[in-house]
Amino acid sequence: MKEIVIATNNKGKVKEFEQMFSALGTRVKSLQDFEEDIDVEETGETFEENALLKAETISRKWNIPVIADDSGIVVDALDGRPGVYSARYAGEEKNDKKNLEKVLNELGSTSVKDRTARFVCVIAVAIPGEESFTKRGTCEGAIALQPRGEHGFGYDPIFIPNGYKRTMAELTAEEKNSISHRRNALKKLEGWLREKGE
Ligand SMILES: O=c1nc[nH]c2c1ncn2[C@H]1C[C@H](O)[C@@H](COP(=O)(O)OP(=O)(O)OP(=O)(O)O)O1
Ligand SMILES: [Mg+2]
Repeated sequence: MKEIVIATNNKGKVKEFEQMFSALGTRVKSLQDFEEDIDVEETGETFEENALLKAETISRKWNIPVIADDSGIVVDALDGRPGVYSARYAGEEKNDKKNLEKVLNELGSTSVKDRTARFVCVIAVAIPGEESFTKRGTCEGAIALQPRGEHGFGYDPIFIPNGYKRTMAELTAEEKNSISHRRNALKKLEGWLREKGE
């Protein structure tokens, strides 16, 4: 596939998809590349519902194939929060720094062994005239005691992937893209992408 539209306004996601899709020879377009200001309301209760909502809304609107990513961080000691509410955890203004500080505050002095968490990414595919579907990828890890690192976006500064001492924000883009929830969801799409060919 030469080009794919991703129904997202998140520049961090776009950058990662660009990097991962470039290896497949596919150019990426996002909602930022279109004149119109579009923000699909995420009224679903699961990553799957919200990913489908975003992909299908844009696919129907322009009658083109679209993928969407709904993702977030699930913290065991917080009963799975922030989960699907990750982007607006500290308020509707969607502030990454406030969001991760809220998680750190809620965890307080919870010991390292009880700070297990995972990133979840669900990618939805919507194609005119075809049944939509989703693929889910995860990345297991733990919440750091303090934010560290400048790379990536969102909750990366407080997430330590299993097998690493560094936070996700201290990894290079290549390192993150080789282990991330987004990579793991995209891997499950590779068969479909190949099938779609040129
Ligand atoms: O790799 C990641 N590294 C760090 N944080 C991440 C990651 N992946 C998702 N996240 C966080 C960011 C945001 O707080 C939420 C996604 O929310 P989500 O609604 O899917 O995205 P969004 O509103 O930013 O953009 P959009 O809906 O237009 O795709 O999870
Ligand atoms: Mg969103």
